[in-house]
Amino acid sequence: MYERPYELVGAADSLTARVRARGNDVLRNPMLNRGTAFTEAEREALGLEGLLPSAVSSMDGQVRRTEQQYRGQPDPLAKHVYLASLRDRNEVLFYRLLSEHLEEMLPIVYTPTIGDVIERFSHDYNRPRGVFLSIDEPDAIEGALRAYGLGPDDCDLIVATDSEGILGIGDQGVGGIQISIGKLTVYTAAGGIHPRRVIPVVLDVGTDNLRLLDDPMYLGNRHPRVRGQRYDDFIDAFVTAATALFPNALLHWEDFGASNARRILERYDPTRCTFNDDMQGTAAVVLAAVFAAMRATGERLRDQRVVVYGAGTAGIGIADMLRDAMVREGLSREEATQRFWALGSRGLLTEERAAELRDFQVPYARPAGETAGWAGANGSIGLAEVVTRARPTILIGTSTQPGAFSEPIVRTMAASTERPVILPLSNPTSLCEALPEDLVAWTDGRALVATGSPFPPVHHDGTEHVIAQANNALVFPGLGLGVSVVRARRVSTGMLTAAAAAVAELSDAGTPGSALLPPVDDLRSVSAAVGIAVAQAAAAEGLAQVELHDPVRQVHAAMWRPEYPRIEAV
Ligand SMILES: NC(=O)C1=CN([C@@H]2O[C@H](COP(=O)(O)OP(=O)(O)OC[C@H]3O[C@@H](n4cnc5c(N)ncnc54)[C@H](O)[C@@H]3O)[C@@H](O)[C@H]2O)C=CC1
Ligand SMILES: CC(=O)C(=O)O
Ligand SMILES: [Mg+2]
Repeated sequence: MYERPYELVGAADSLTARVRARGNDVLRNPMLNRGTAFTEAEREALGLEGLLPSAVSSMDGQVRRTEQQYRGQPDPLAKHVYLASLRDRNEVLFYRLLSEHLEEMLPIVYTPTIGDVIERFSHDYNRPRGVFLSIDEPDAIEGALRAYGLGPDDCDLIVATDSEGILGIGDQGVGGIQISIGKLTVYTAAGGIHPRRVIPVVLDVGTDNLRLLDDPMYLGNRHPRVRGQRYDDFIDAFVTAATALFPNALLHWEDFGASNARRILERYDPTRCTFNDDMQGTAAVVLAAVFAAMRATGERLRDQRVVVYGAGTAGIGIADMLRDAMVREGLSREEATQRFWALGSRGLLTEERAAELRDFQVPYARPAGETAGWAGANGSIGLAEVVTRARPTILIGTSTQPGAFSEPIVRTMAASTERPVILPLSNPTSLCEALPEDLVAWTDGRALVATGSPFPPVHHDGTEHVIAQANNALVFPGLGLGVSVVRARRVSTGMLTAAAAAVAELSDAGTPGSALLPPVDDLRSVSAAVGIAVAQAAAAEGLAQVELHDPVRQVHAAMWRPEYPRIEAV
């Protein structure tokens, strides 16, 4: 029978590794290996004598050495490769280095650098990580998930993508495995989910990206995307196998195309513990930013006029959640819906265009007749016209169109709103709808700005404006943590709203120039707060399968910290 080289026992905050492996088998296992930090006693017990230089390092010493090696890398891609190979050698040290430098290194393991890593996947490929499921071999799904080596109680989280809408860079085929890996890295660094209790998955259904199909190095299925019944059956086979093998795992969907994202969520959400990060995680973060903006301006959400530029997965997910919050503030659903203007690639969504809209866009179509005379020469109603006519107080960008929030548009918005809330959320950085420094300058420092990828602070007229990163990374790690602590049966709207409220409470948007959201540096404490709020909401709704008697203690005790476990040679 296959014998695991080690077992981890005990609570997440006080683990012991029972190690069966010896010698090089220890050093080659990234979860066991601690390189020069093995003590003399451990070297003797594990048969490592002579396999390491004689000096014994502390973990701090190792962090200083790797930090130096990291900073010696010439560019973000090389830094990413350095960190990935460190993780392949010594996973605990990788997470320790990352946690100590989260603000500096998150852009390297996550957006924006992860976008380049995904695009270059087949060329830079060196070793596998995660599970690759092929639509051409649906019968292999269960075996592949089993082969990953986790037992039924060993998995808290699965992140799966079909890569059709990776960040804002579109269809990336098999390279999308790296977004699943990137998201899970953030779950561990921020949410304390143990790195061995997660599975990154790519659902390789083919690709419509001609650059990949024509590339001799491409490593994925070399055919167009399969759609229709075969696609649905494949997703269903995956969900069925994943649920049967890992009944406690939260199933996180990432970066699906707009036509599948919502459909898949609606199909499985009623019965499984699942959520779509782009729709729901993003919406919760935006709700938190908007709550913080309302605190700064002293206004109510129900009185805002919201333009959503980019009516896709993220954009309509955001509109839905803001609309629900307006309803909680007393508006009827119809009144709340009327406070939104949403635009897709062919302009404003209107009832006149109902036949060409996607089903999830239809509720936001502006009433027939209302927009007579708004259309430009090409027949569609563009952002400039909508901003002039609707006089929004909140402008959200999820369009992947860099520069779309142009100077005239922003100046028009700022002419009728004292504190315009402007959130260009598209990732990676190169696709952001506007640069924060321009937004602050064009509004003479009045705009409240948050972006999807990180930006440095902006100095204007003696005030430093800290630009919050409105990224779903402020929500999903804590959501996963809260769900795993109480083994929630489902992810409810109440749990997502609780997550947004927890994030909003941690921002200090009151003082001039301060950020709308807590800083990335604090991602771990933000995730703990979100985890507590989510666990409490799950318990209150009767969705918890583990009793929550001391939420703060239970959540903190569940968070893994990157420390070497005690070793017991067996
Ligand atoms: N900050 C964050 O946490 C998040 C940011 N995003 C970003 O939002 C962007 C969109 O992502 P998804 O919603 O998943 O993609 P999607 O493909 O579902 O939606 C994009 C939408 O933009 C629209 N669009 C394209 N060109 C346009 C134009 N010229 N004018 C108006 N609308 C246009 C498309 O019609 C589509 O409806 C990406 O850049 C992504 O990185 C997505 C999720 C989270
Ligand atoms: C952050 C994220 O999920 C996206 O840009 O798609
Ligand atoms: Mg995404």
